[in-house]
Amino acid sequence: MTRVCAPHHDIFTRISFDGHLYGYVRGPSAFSSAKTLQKLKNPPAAPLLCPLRSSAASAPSPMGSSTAGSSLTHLQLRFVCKSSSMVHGHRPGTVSLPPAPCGTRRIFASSAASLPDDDGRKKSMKARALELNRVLDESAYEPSAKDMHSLPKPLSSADYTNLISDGPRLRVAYQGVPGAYSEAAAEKAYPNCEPVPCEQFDTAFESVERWLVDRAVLPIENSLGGSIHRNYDLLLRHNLHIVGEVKLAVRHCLLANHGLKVEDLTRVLSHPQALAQCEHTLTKLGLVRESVDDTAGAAQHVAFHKLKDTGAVASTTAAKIYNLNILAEDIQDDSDNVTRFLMLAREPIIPGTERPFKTSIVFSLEEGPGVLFKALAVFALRQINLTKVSSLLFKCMHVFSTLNDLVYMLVQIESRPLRRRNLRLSDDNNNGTPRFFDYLFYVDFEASMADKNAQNALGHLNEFATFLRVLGSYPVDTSMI
Ligand SMILES: O=C(O)C(=O)C[C@]1(C(=O)O)C=C[C@@H](O)C=C1
Repeated sequence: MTRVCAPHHDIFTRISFDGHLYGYVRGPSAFSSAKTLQKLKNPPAAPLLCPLRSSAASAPSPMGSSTAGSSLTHLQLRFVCKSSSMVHGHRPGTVSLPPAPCGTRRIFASSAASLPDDDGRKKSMKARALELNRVLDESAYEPSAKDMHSLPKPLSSADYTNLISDGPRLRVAYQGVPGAYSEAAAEKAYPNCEPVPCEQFDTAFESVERWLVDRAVLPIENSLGGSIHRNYDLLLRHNLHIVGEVKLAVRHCLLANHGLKVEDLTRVLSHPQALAQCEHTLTKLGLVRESVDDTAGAAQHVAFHKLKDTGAVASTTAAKIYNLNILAEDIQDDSDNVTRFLMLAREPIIPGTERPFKTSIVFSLEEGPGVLFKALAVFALRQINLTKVSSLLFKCMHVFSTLNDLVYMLVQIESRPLRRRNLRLSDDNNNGTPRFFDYLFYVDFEASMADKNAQNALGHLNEFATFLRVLGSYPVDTSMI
C-alpha cells in the first residue's frame, strides 16, 4: 500500500456547513482507494456514500454492494470526521491507499479552508479550497440507473468500525437499499432524516446500539402478510425501545427493463413479504417467484444485470432510481395493503396522556388451562383495547440464551394492522404438541404507561407472568395512510 501523499490520487476534502467532512477521491483506481479507506482500522474519516459520479460504472453485486472497477475516473465519498482535530489535521500521509497510475495530483483543501489567513501560502491554499468547494457544490447528486452504484452502500456488520454519527441530521437505519419501502417509512417517521441503508435487520438494531445511527425504523407487520417474526425475535434479543410507529400504504409495481412486456417474463424477484402480498396477481401471471433481501434490491439486480426474463416487485421510487419500466401498478392483492413499522431508539420516550398512546409488551406464562384467557382478562377488566396479540413458540424457558434456537410456529392468535378493524383474532387449530413448549405473547394495547389503568393491568399480569417486558409506550400513528 502506498501513502496517499504519493502522487497517485486526487483527494479533495471540504468541511460542510453541517460539520461533515466531504471528500472526493479521483483517479483511475479511485474505487479501490475508497474501498481501502473503508477497510482502514483508523481512517481519518468514514466514507459513507460510495461513488457518486463516474464515467464508467463499476458493477454492483446482485444485492447492492459494489465491487471495484478499474475504469472509474471520478468518485465522490462522503466522510464523517472522527473529531474536529481530524478536520484540521487531515494532511498527506495519514491515509493509506493502494497505488494508482501516476500523473494525477492530490490536493488537500479542507484544512486550508479552515485555517486563518496568516501567511500567503495558506491564503492561496484557502482560495483554492474555496474554489474547490464551489465546484463540488455545483456537482449535485442526481442518482440514475447509470450511476446506481453511487447510492449509499448498505451497512453490514463489517462496516461498524468506520461509522461515526456526529452530524446534526438524525440518522435512521433501515433494512434494504435506496428505494425500499423501509426507506420511505424512515422518511415518514423522521422527515429530513438521513436514511442509512443496512443489509440486515440485525445490522440496523446493532447500529443503533453502537451509537452509529440515532434510530432504526423496521417493519413489524403487514395487513396481508402478517407479522415479521424476525423483528419480534430481535426486539427481545436487543435492548432497544419502541418510541413510535408509522404505517405505510404499500403499493407494489411489476418492474422490468425497458422494451419488455409482461409476456416476456418468466420469473419475478422481490422481498418475501412483497411476493406474499402479490400472491394472486403473480400466480395469475404464471411467474416463478424468487425471494431476495428487499424490494429495491430486486429492482437493482434486474436493472444491473439487464435481465430479459425477470421482473421485480418494488415501488415506483425503485423504478425511478434503477431506471426500470413499470409494467403494472397496484399489483398487491388488497388495495388496503398497509405495513406497520416500529421506530426504535436507545432510550424510551416519556409516555404521555395528551394524545393516544399504545404500549407494546411481551410476556410468557406458566402452562395450564385458561392461562392466556387470564392474561388477556387483565386488560379486558379495565376496558383496555388490544390492537395486537400474537404468540411465538419457543423451545425452552431460557429466553435470552436460546433465541437462536427459537422455533417459529404458527401463531396461536394473530391480529394484523387493518385500517378499519383493529383486532382480528383467528385460531390456527394447531393440534401439535404445545405442551412441550412455552410461548412468548406479544400484546399491543391502547393505553399509555403514564395511565394508572395500564399500570394496574401490567401489575396484575406481572403477578402470574413468568416473564414480562415493556417494549415501549409510544404515540399511535393516526396519520392518514
Ligand atoms: O423490501 C422492502 O422494500 C422493505 O422495506 C421490506 C418490506 C417488509 O419487510 O415487509 C416492507 C414493506 C413491504 O411490506 C414489503 C417489504
